[in-house]
Amino acid sequence: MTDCKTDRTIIDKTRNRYIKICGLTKLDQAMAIANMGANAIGFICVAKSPRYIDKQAIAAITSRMMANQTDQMLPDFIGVFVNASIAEICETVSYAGLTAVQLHGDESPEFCKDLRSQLINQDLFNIKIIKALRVKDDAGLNQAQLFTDHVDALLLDAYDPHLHGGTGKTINWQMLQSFQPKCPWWLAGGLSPENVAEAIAQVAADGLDVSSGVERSAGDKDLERVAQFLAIAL
Ligand SMILES: O=C(O)c1ccccc1N[C@@H]1O[C@H](COP(=O)(O)O)[C@@H](O)[C@H]1O
Repeated sequence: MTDCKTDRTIIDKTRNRYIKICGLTKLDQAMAIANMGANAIGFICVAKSPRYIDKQAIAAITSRMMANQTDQMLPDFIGVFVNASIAEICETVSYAGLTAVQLHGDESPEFCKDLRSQLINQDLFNIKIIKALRVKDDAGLNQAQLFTDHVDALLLDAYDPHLHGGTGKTINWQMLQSFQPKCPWWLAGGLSPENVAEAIAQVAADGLDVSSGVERSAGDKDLERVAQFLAIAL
């Protein structure tokens, strides 16, 4: 079990944008991406995903990174969950040394509030909560306001009728031009080295999250594409 009582900030205001590279499964790639300056690496804790990684394998990566790297180079370790129970999330956070959780299913604002209490009750302090919303229209955006008191950041992803995430689909960015929730928010969904400059030009997100746009196959990142993405986005 890893010590997860670290205090890394989810939004570093000294930097322009917070960048998360998601869907990591390999230690060497996680280390390389951290050294490139990514603020966070994400692990998909969703058994049905082709990018699934179990808590033992995550712990093997996070513990090696914590042992090897200076604090400055250490990214946030974010676990992505879809409709998992609070008990399962807390257990994975504790075991795998996660510093944040991304809720990518149908979790309610009350669930986020209860999760916060349970994390603290279990001495899992400073674990950030990010609520992902899959938006297709303005109604989806209005829903975002319900979460802002209970989360550290919102993440907007593209809607897909069959998949929860990692779809490579983009949101209609024009719809997001006046999106200004009361908490930080990150843009996700189909970002890539080819389109990230245009995304940045169109929306004022505090952070960016990319997965399939920088990989060779599910869970196997293309480090050249990651470097290209970071060179534009950071
Ligand atoms: O990547 C997955 O397989 C996944 C599965 C279940 C929930 C979320 C998932 N990924 C998240 O999807 C978005 C966007 O990914 P992409 O860049 O469009 O491929 C990202 O937040 C991932 O964390």
